[in-house]
Amino acid sequence: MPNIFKFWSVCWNLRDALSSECHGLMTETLKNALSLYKLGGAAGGSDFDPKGKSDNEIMRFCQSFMDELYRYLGPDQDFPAEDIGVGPREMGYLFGQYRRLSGHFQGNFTGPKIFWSGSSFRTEATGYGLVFFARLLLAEMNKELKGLRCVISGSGKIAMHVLEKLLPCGAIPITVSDSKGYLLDEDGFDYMKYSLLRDIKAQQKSLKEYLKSYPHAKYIDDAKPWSQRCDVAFPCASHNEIDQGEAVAISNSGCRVLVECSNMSCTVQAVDILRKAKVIVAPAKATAAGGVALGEIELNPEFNLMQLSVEDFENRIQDAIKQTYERSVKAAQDYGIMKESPEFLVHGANICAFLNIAQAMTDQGCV
Ligand SMILES: NC(=O)c1ccc[n+]([C@@H]2O[C@H](COP(=O)([O-])OP(=O)(O)OC[C@H]3O[C@@H](n4cnc5c(N)ncnc54)[C@H](O)[C@@H]3O)[C@@H](O)[C@H]2O)c1
Repeated sequence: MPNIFKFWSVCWNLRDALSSECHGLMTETLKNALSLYKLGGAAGGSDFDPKGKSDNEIMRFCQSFMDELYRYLGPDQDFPAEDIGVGPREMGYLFGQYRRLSGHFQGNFTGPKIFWSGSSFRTEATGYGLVFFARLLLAEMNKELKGLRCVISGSGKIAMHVLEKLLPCGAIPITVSDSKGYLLDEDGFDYMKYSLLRDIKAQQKSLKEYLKSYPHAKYIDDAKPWSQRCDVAFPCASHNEIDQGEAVAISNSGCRVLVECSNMSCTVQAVDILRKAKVIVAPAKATAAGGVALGEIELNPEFNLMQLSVEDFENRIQDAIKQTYERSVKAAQDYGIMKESPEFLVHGANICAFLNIAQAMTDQGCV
């Protein structure tokens, strides 16, 4: 049951949060309410564009941001997490300034390195969870990821961990993208290629660098990957990245399952087109439960994160994903929406989360 007095500032977009803040806030609230945990929801960010900024400029921006935000953080208050444009480096600067201003080490920050707060598994949690979710959904259809062509958008924290986790499942990820276009490798990425992509991203180079080592691949400028033939799509770049035209392209690509990660990846019109084309949409508020689960683990003062192995983390995330999936399915069925409907997860997740919030508010005398 969500505790409405505790909020989780998860959607911390240094780039485009302001344009989507209301949607982001609502999505975070519903996402957390759908989980098993007592987190509320909050979203925040700024229109600061980190592109081309020096490390010092980014540090100073984070410090200024925290000058205002620190009042709302601390034990039993909001706790911020990584999101688009915000990774371990930014979380480190934010945490340092919070500590300087508050004069203590208490409070929770997700993402920072394990030696000073948070969990070292933070950046993996959401991306791995998406793949676990896809696996569950496909199992219901008597399918497995093995051999399926997967199209991924984005090449940031989430996209790269989705790609990484698809490999041991035997899936064939064929694209990643950035704001300038997308990279297509028809043979699929393998561990070697994944490692190269990680190096390219770590050095902040263009995805086109990949073509120097694998000239058979293509980089398509000013385009998104949705027209590529695929079985499963993983939008992991930005909100509303799939509009009507792109939904039509996905429907024609052979795609049967779309697993959202970016909050509200699809516009309302796009969801309608995908429904008519019988593409099953798994909404981000359900699929991103891995990050929520890790947040709850990080919040627990009794929890000694250093004693958890990677397997322990993965098991907990798989468990959270399974429960979120089952709660969504049950809510959909309770309201007469059967699994055969391509939108059963969209409706089930919304119904379940909404009822949880309504119940908590009623119980606590807030309405
Ligand atoms: N990080 C998390 O814990 C988390 C949790 C839940 C949801 N999300 C959502 O997942 C998405 C990706 O988050 P992230 O943490 O990987 O961010 P990130 O900043 O690490 O990566 C974002 C990626 O999107 C690409 N991108 C940005 N704008 C684009 C555009 N207009 N067109 C195409 N590509 C574009 C960037 O090149 C980059 O590869 C975001 O929508 C975020 O809100 C993130």
